[in-house]
Amino acid sequence: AKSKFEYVRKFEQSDQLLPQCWLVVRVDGRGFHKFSERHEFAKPNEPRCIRLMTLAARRVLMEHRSILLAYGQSDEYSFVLHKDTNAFNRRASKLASLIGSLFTSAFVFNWSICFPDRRLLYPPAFDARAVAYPSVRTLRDYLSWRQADCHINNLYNTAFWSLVLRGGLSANQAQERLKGTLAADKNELLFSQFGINYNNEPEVYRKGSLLVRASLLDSQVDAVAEEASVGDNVPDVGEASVEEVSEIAAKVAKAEAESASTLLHIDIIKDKFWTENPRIL
Ligand SMILES: Nc1nc2c(ncn2[C@@H]2O[C@H](COP(=O)(O)OP(=O)(O)OP(=O)(O)O)[C@@H](O)[C@H]2O)c(=O)[nH]1
Ligand SMILES: [Mg+2]
Ligand SMILES: [Mg+2]
Repeated sequence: AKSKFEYVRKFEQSDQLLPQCWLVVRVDGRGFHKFSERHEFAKPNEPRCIRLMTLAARRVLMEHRSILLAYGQSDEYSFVLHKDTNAFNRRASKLASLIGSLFTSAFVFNWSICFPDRRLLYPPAFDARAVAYPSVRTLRDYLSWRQADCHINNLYNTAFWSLVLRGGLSANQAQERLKGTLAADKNELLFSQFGINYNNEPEVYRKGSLLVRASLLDSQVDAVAEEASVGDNVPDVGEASVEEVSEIAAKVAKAEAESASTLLHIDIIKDKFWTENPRIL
């Protein structure tokens, strides 16, 4: 009887991503403009949200070992998988939906750690897409594109919110003031009007966040101290015996070593980081 219906399987289309290409899954918060307003995020940058995004991304790296690195800024994170990975048969829908849903659930799961005094007002969602890049050059251009986006938006937002919050301008006036300005103009405006040297703004805001599998790093990097999130490698030991518990502990230690990721706020557009760490790509 079952076989009579099984032909419907043929309606499913293959969405296997091309072989020998670097795979990137990017998640992006749905309607985070509104989400940030409703949850009263600091402007232009909410450090607690950045921390939460990074906790969620670390959870994804822990779960999916074929991910080499992840780059995050604003309400997005990009996860890079090795070009030779066979994870989930390289199926785009599997990769995007698993990474997207794990990221989302980890974001919600860890909300109260990062926002202990702020209730989550409604369930957030993140879209996710999987894209194949055929060469190291195109992959690096992809990552450069996201970091350039971080830089441009952060410079604009820093200038915009300085004009509004400190300069007393309305949102419309601030927008008008910044219309047609170049990066150099915004730097100059920040310095002359607000005494802000943009280059001294925190790197986490200017450069975004890079999580790299620690075992792939060669250069001595200024890693940012890491924090654990709820449920990280914490097994349910229940009624386990002493032997069983120590066996579990050993497994956890091994899992932790393998999944360790290093958090960096650095330039990934220039060659320096990549040539100093040739084993990543
Ligand atoms: N105040 C504040 N807002 C933030 C922060 N991070 C992200 N946002 C908001 O999130 C938005 C993210 O941009 P987008 O992803 O392009 O826009 P979106 O509103 O999420 O819309 P879709 O992604 O198209 O669903 C920004 O425009 C900001 O409004 C933050 O740290 N502080
Ligand atoms: Mg968004
Ligand atoms: Mg976005």
